[in-house]
Amino acid sequence: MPWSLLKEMTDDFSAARLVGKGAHGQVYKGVDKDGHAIAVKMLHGFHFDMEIEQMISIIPKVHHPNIVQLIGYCHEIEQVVVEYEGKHVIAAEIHNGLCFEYLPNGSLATYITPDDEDSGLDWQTRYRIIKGTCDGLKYLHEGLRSPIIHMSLNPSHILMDEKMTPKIAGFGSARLFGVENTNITMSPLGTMGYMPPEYIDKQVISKEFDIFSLGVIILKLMKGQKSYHEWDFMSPEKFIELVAHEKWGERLQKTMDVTLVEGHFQQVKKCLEIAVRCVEYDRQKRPTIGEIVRMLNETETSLIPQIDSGLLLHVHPLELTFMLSISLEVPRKKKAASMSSSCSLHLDNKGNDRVAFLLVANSPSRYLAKDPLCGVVPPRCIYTLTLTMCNNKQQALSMPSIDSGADYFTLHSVVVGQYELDKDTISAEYEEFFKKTKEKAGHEVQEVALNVICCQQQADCGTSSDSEPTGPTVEIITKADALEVSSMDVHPIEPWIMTTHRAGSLRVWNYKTMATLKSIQDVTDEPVNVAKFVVREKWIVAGDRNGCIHVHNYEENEEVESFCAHSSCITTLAVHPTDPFLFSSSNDAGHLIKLWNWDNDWECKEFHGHVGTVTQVTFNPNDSNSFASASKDGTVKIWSICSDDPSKIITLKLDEHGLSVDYFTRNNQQHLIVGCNDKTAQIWKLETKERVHELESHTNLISAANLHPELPILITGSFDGTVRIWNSITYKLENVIGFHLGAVYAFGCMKGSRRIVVGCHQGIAMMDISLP
Ligand SMILES: Nc1ncnc2c1ncn2[C@@H]1O[C@H](COP(=O)(O)OP(=O)(O)OP(=O)(O)O)[C@@H](O)[C@H]1O
Repeated sequence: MPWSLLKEMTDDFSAARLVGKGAHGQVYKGVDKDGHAIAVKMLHGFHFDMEIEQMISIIPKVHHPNIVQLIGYCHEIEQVVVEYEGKHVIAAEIHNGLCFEYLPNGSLATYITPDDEDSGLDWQTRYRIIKGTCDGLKYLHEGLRSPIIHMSLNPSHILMDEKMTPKIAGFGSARLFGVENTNITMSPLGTMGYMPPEYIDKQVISKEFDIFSLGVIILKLMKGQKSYHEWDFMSPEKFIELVAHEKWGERLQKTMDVTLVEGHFQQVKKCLEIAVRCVEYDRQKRPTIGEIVRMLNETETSLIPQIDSGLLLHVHPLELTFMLSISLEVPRKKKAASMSSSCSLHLDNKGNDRVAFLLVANSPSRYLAKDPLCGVVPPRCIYTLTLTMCNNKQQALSMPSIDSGADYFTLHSVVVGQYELDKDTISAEYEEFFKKTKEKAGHEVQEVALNVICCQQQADCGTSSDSEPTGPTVEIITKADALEVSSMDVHPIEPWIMTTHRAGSLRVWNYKTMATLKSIQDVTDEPVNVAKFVVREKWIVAGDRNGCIHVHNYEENEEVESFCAHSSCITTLAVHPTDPFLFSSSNDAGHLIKLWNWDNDWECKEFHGHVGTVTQVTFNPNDSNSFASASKDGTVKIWSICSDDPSKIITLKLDEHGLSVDYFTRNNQQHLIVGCNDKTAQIWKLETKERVHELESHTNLISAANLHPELPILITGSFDGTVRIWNSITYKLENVIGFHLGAVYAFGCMKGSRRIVVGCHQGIAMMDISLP
């Protein structure tokens, strides 16, 4: 970045813009013409070599919501006239600077007080900080081809954004680790108090260095600066009991609902247990960051409030609030513009029976799905329905700001047997069933009226109950270019979603503003079937109906490459997480998987073995040399990228068409989830190559099955029009989400958030999923 630009953005490095000082330089807040803030760290003297080189070599490869993003750097030599021994001479002034995303809430060090008095951060915020820091560290240790050891984790290197999301900074001492896992250094690194004993004694560097530092940070965050090291003077059990009870027991009782205290108390204890294990003297006894994140995720699943009542379905909310006035066609800038005219309704079945429901609107024509909405809520499961009001401008304008009472839904519910209404949600069948059941004696059909409230402004909607959460936000997009999604990819850094559609179109759009950024014409003239982002190259790769691959640079807006890869429609594309490899497969008779090495002039390697269409290729997150492919030939195959030996290919026989596949870890063991055409998702344990479980509940084929990247849940999407959420540890079905947009074809998870995007027959839905 030019020095002149940084000067302009920081008001010539004015004192008012100074936000912090480190050993190597000062940090200023810079603001660009559009009002976006960045942090500019100007380095003293000749620190370029040391810190900038380190940053430039490591940080641009790192993209994670819990890692501070480097935006650019400046290295300029300016000729200035200075006075020297009474003469004017020309001298060189060196300007070295690093530019980062700006984090307005300072570093974690500010929030750690000596005694950690009661007025400090509440438990939920502390937990979010612990979890976010662990997620960031997991990415550094386990999410990259060459792991990064931070070497200087401490509270002043954890910065907070406006929502108190922690972001790891301070990579000046970080090390890239290759094959070896341990190293010895001669140069002093780290921060006193956060360095592990093996480093102090023998300068040993390993991932356990960071784990030790993490343990100290968690201890300080939970116990305060002054007495956190008490762990060293007593048994771990005693320390955990002492801190959990004395420090947190009463505090949790004072600050949260009684139904939530026990779950959070267990979470406090687990965090203390993790911290104490992290600071073990023997580094081999410390947990890995993967284990830590898994333990934390498990505490989140146990936070289920236990409430009871006699109703078949607990309905929330009892008033359906729709916000009108926004046209999704218009690019939207302001926050208020993110309102949509959809509303989520949660039907919670706390019992052990299947409960059928039928939701009837008194003015059906106002809603997207004109038929009554219906389905079956499985036992101990929540069904989330998305209701979408037609986004009709005239209608919105003719409405008063709050319109209550005139419009309502009636929810009918009844217990059904194992095999009753076990098909797709066909409303005519449900209407008939409810009619007959009402006539029969002894069958209780419960009815609840749900009023509709329409608002034009968020401020108008003050009528919903404050005691209940408002539920996840849902946006439904039903424009002509959002129909019949054939594939979907979510950009991991930018707020972009790319969809391809059955009509052969492609669209990249910003899901925050809804603006279309690219369409098919930017990439190719041919109809496409599937497309992916290659983030590190700033590319879009698209596979067309004729078997060609088109590579487009989305930043330069130019074609990079276009070549014929297969002889018929490309069915799947996959981008290797670290190597310059693109995988493709097609409908052609050979059913080959081809690997294209773009660093080697798109050299091709072929993988033979499938005898039916390959539907998906997925890389093993724990072994970048291995990948799995699902096929309509009834198998999933696991391949080694390097090996040509056919005997090394592992074949799992599904007995059904494999339509999608993903890896996940359960109890430290790798598994695969495979979406099949027989309405089930099969779970395979990799070590024993056994089918260990089947997720059964969908009423049509499973088109997509994935592990959520942030939560311990598995997600399945089906032609039955629903997405289902399963606990990845217990396999319990937690939530059914019905969008009523027809068959679900594809979905994507947004990294660093709980949002999912679902591509359906009649449009696209975006929603935040929450752990029940
Ligand atoms: N990206 C940022 N956004 C907002 N404030 C920041 C940012 N980076 C740093 N700061 C502020 O500046 C202070 C100093 O940051 P700096 O990176 O220089 O610290 P340091 O790592 O201790 O320094 P050094 O690496 O030079 O020893 C931080 O504690 C924080 O308050």
